[in-house]
Amino acid sequence: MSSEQPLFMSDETVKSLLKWETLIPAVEGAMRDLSKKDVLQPPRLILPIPSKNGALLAMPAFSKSESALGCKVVTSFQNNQEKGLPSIMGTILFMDSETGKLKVIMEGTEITAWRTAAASVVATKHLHVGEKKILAILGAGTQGRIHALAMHHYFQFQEVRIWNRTESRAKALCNELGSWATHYSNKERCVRDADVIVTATYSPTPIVRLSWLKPGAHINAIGFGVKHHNELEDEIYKSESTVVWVDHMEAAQKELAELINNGVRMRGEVGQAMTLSHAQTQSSNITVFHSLGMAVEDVVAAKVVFEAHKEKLQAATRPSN
Ligand SMILES: NC(=O)C1=CN([C@@H]2O[C@H](COP(=O)(O)OP(=O)(O)OC[C@H]3O[C@@H](n4cnc5c(N)ncnc54)[C@H](O)[C@@H]3O)[C@@H](O)[C@H]2O)C=CC1
Ligand SMILES: O=C([O-])C1=[NH+]CCC1
Repeated sequence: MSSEQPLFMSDETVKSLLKWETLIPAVEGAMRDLSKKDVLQPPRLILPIPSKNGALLAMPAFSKSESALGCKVVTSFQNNQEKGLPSIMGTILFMDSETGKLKVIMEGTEITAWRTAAASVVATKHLHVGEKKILAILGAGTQGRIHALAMHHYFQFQEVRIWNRTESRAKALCNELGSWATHYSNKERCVRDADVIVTATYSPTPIVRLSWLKPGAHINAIGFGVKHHNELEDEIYKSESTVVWVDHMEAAQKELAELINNGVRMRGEVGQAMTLSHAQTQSSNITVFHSLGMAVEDVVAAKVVFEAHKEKLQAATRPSN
């Protein structure tokens, strides 16, 4: 019987091993595999904790092609900011997919941030047809920050605009990012003319209006507050020119049930969109990627990190000649 102990990887270590160059293709593969039914992933279990303004989510997945098996447990506590803690904190259990034996206990707060932004990059790549000059980000928290980095890295936007409810946080983020990011004090001005928009807040009421959107704009809607669809006004969903995509249809039927019951049609999964050529999408359509977040993204990201860790160890023990 193997007595090997599971490895523990802290967020600091995980962060040092995460790279967009390896993560984005891994997340793209996971989204494609899910839509090809090559992934086992039940809708996640969500335990709301209303008295704490929080929730706990249990998210298992198995990717056949990657032989990656694991489960993330993640919490979302909206009041953590005032306590100096991240709002979203996760832990990933990564198992041997042949035996089920636990191999790694990985802190999953960094992975959650990075893989969510990577999924938005993938969605933007496959759903947005036009040029990518102006990016508008609403929300300057963990997700706002990581989306700015991922999107700027991948698409090299000419202009990155950031708005936050508390203006000083948007300013501070732009100061950290450098001259390529500009803070906006008015969210309408931030969104108008933007080619791509990211909403990453806990706002319980709409922060984007249809009349602000230019034809062909693409929105990555990330926020998961009381519901998964607070951030966009109803008119955006009701408009005939809007096409809504999700990461996982089965999960959307549960988590976006209110929208679906109100007649909003989910066009499909981003993984399905990958097989459509852009010619099949009207360039004047507004596209929305409703990002729920998927366990398979976490599990393949954990595999990427674990492989990078093993490679680093091997390189350190390789004799130099
Ligand atoms: N789709 C996915 O896979 C994931 C979604 N999320 C969601 O993304 C959102 C942002 O998460 P983090 O950046 O980690 O949180 P954070 O706490 O770091 O940032 C939250 C942001 O929301 C803003 N905010 C809070 N209440 C607001 C209101 N009433 N109106 C306008 N802005 C408001 C804050 O100013 C802050 O900028 C959350 O809703 C979270 O649940 C987070 C991780 C994964
Ligand atoms: O997928 C995820 O990890 C989350 N989605 C919403 C909050 C955390």
